[in-house]
Amino acid sequence: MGTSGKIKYFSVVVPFSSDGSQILLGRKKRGMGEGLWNGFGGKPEKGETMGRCAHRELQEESGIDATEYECAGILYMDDTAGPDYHIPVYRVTKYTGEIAETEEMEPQWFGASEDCLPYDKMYAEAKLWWPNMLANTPFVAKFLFEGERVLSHDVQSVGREVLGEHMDRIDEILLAGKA
Ligand SMILES: Nc1[nH]c(=O)nc2c1ncn2[C@H]1C[C@H](O)[C@@H](COP(=O)(O)OP(=O)(O)OP(=O)(O)O)O1
Repeated sequence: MGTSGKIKYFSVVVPFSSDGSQILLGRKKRGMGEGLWNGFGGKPEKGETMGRCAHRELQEESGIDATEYECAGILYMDDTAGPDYHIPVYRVTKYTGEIAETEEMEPQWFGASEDCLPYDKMYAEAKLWWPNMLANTPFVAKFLFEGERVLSHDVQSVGREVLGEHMDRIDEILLAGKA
């Protein structure tokens, strides 16, 4: 854990097209990560599980309603100075509604393959976990940062059961109001 001792929780949510050949990303229009392409997402509200947070944030930022989605992996980001981030990443395989640009995000479909992703305009560590995301291999990724620089990383492919245990721990913290 970084020296600040604070952990911040966020969701990141990535819709896939029905044949799995495309992914929907958003270009952040304001605030944290402005100008970068990423999944949709944000902070959980009081009393909300991560799954509910993922569903709500996707709706607020892209206009669509996820009807089938699951956790695909978790990003544990430790910063040597600032707060740490614990970020579950969700894969949406079915949704209803129309995709819309919002105040927060400009949405765009990209091919679901490594050479189609705009890595040069994504978070620095994106290229380290997206291969797992694209291969639908659950993962637990740990990164040590110094500001924006990745000092070290460890991306492990894990079973769904292990990922579920990580998610249960996070939901327990959120529901206990300890986040
Ligand atoms: N290093 C990182 N790598 C990554 O892949 N996603 C990151 C990241 N750091 C932050 N994010 C994501 C998590 C979340 O989806 C988004 C930041 O969320 P927002 O600023 O949209 O939060 P909120 O919508 O809760 O905030 P407000 O609406 O400003 O209250 O950026």
